Amino acid sequence: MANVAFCRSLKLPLSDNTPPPQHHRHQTRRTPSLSLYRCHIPGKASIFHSDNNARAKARPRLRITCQAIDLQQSKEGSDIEFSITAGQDRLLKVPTSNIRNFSIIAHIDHGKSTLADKLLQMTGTVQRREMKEQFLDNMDLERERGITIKLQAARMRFIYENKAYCLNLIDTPGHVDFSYEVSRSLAACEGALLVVDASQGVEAQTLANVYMALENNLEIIPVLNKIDLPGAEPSRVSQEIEEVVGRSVNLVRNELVSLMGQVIGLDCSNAIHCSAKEGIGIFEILNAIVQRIPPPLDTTKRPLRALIFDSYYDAYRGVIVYFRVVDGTIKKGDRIVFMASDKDYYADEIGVLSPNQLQVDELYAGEVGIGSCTLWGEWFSELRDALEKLQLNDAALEFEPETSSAMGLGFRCGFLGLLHMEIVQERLEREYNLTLITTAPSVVYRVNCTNGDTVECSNPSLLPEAGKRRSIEEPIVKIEMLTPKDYVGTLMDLAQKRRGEFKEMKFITENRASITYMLPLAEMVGDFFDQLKSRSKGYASMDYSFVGYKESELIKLDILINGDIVEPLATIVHKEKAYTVGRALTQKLKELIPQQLFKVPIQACIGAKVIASEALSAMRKDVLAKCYGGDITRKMKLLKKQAEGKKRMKAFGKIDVPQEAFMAVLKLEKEVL
Ligand SMILES: Nc1nc2c(ncn2[C@@H]2O[C@H](COP(=O)(O)OP(=O)(O)OP(=O)(O)O)[C@@H](O)[C@H]2O)c(=O)[nH]1
Repeated sequence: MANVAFCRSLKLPLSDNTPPPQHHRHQTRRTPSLSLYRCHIPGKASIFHSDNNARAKARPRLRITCQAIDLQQSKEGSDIEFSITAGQDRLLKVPTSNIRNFSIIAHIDHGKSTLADKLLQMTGTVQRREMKEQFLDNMDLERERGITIKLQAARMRFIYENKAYCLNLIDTPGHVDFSYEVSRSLAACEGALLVVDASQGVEAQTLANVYMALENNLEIIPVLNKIDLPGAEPSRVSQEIEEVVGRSVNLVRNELVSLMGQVIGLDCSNAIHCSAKEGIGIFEILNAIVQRIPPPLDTTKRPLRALIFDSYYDAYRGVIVYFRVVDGTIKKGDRIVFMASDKDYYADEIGVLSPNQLQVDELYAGEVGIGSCTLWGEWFSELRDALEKLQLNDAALEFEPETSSAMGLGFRCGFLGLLHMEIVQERLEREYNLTLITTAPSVVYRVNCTNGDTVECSNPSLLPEAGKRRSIEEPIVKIEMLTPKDYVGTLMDLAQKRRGEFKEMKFITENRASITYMLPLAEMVGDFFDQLKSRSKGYASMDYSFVGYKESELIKLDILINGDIVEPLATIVHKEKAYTVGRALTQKLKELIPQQLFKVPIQACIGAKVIASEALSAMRKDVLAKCYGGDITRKMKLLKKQAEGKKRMKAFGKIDVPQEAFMAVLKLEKEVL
């Protein structure tokens, strides 16, 4: 197989009598994702996409094994360039300097949607088998009439000089009736591709759209389309654009011209000649987008501001908005205010259009995305309503609203015990059709900060950083246990293990004792009562009262799953118990989290220090099953491929932490707590 060049994504068997071009070999070490490849198509070679199995069997062939490119237009003996992006790479975050937001503007039928299709194809955003003409025109009416009615957005990934760029494209309608769509989309961009039919030249909507783009201070890249047509005259049309656009804009902008003392026009000397239909000049357009359109300003640190440029109603998800984050960051679960209606909403979902909707956790300044929101009143009141109704029937239940950075909006509830908590959750889910997550019960700590402030902290995620806190005080209760004398020993052992401070023991009768301890409330809120009952075979009883706060050596124990901190699993524990709790918690989580296709590390950390670690082994498919005997190198190759796949999955994989895991801290071995 001397004439076969391989790389992980490119397989290039050539016809027997064609010598392999030397540069194929240079490609072999490239990573398949996020790479731009250039190769030469040898004479006689015909090109097939790997999706097309029947044709792919024919030799010679060029096979691309991941979604990427449009090769059909490439001619034998010509150079082609293509970028390869693996599916999930589309969601990788790039720095703001590598984001480009642009629109395509043109007169009707000058080829915007056809160009958008090609851009999606060339960047590997849409696979060939998913591709259909006018991909972004997804309304039936748009397809029937062959026109764009609604603006559409898509996020593409493009590799330029070995760096990944995120290109946000907004396709706009050309017809005059829908020009308000154009104005909205332009406000969300820094640049625009001005597509002009090279056979027809400047038309009314070309001018109207240019004005709008200039008003929005956009960088305009002129693109002369349809150069494949016999009547195409790109040079004449370039000149026409310069003259007509320059003249008209200056007429409209007299004031501006005199102010700036210069003529505003459009330089068409570097206009790109393209044929969207034939796929000519598409890479030049992509390169120009990166080179000529400025990136958005990096204002991630500022408070959130976003511009909504479109919206629609989804029967299942409610109102879906298209927006561009102008400043700050928007996260799923954020409370946001819509300035037009001055109403508060809860951000249910945040996503990107790639071009199908994909959910993400957050979007930063400069990014374009979609989101669905629920009116803060509606969402909040649904749970509140359910709790209020349940309270009618369960007077012991108490609740107050609370917000958590990790979980969003919720209620802090008071229960009688663990069983009561489970019952309330079950009832809310069954009777009111809600899906809820309950976190492990916690107490309110008092944190004395180095600047003299005292803050109350009910949630480990709200604990000030280690450097900012002087001391932590925890609530202490006086607990009185009444028990037959046979169980005195075991109950004292229980209290001792829960950091109890012995106060006194009295015999009320010959056989019955009363033991008093001072106990941190945090040690009692979990399963203390259950333990007391189980150790005394149900004979002991207890009562407690709050006595005050006491300084204690407490620290925050973080849990990392696959390298990410899972905020709701963080706990505040006593320093002496941190190692035991950390070890037990990681072991418990290992039992509770379902196996993934890749290895998942579960770690307990204090600050940056890992104090306990477990690993959830990967589910393994027997990739050697189909190998009957054969060379060992074949098996090694399959195993290596599997290991690489798992490594990739580990980098992108998201793990769903089941509800039981959030309660894991309560279910640790009784010796630990
Ligand atoms: N020959 C040739 N035809 C093209 C080219 N680009 C687009 N077309 C054709 O021009 C027609 C209009 O193309 P569209 O992409 O729908 O034009 P549009 O600007 O998006 O139209 P609206 O969305 O309605 O404004 C279609 O029939 C395309 O096949 C090209 O480069 N060469």
